Amino acid sequence: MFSKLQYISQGNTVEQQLYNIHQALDNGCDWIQMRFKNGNSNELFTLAEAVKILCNEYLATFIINDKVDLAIQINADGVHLGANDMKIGEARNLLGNHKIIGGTANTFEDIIHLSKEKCDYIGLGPYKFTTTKTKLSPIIGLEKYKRILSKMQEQNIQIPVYAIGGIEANDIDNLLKIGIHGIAVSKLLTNNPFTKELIIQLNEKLYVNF
Ligand SMILES: Cc1ncc(COP(=O)(O)OP(=O)(O)O)c(N)n1
Ligand SMILES: Cc1nc(C(=O)O)sc1CCOP(=O)(O)O
Ligand SMILES: [Mg+2]
Repeated sequence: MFSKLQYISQGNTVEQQLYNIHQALDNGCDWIQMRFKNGNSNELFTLAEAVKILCNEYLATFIINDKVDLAIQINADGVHLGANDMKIGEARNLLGNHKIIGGTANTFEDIIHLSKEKCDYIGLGPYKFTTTKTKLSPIIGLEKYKRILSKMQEQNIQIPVYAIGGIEANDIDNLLKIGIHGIAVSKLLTNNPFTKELIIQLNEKLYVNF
């Protein structure tokens, strides 16, 4: 079963990225998505090498946003791909069946497409407004999440869905009630002075029935 809490890294420099990722790992997060949108290829490689070592030490899952070639080079656990990235089928041919490929959805039609592409999990967002991602798709909100998740159930689509986009601790109970598998967060865990306590609180909520 995939971890229910995914930290999507932030930081404008390799140093900031590495610090934020190390903080998340050291405070109990066990799934890292390296997302370094303004890093050049050398910086991305340097960061990915260091994060791979850290994630091995912390026994954490390590996926890379967008960059399939880098994920192969570093032997990461997988990638996350959106509509403007490499097609999931092509990435699967390159990565094989034992790597994680996550896809992005904003509508139920996106979910149908991703289920045909056989991705391993879905990031459904944005749940709420967020400044972390510049080109946001239309905000979905709880009611539309509910409709999408119930349509998935009706059509027996069983891919784990992660809520993403402005997620906070007090969103979790409602999201779990409608069938979300987990959450993917960025700002919530970046530069938070109480990261350890917060991750304990998030995991207590996320794993409430386990
Ligand atoms: C878990 C998760 N869900 C959605 C996204 C967004 O991916 P994408 O649409 O490719 O946008 P960028 O992150 O590349 O700006 C994600 N990264 N992770
Ligand atoms: C990377 C990303 N993708 C989104 C989508 O809606 O596809 S929202 C988002 C940013 C999530 O960061 P925060 O937890 O700080 O809002
Ligand atoms: Mg992307």
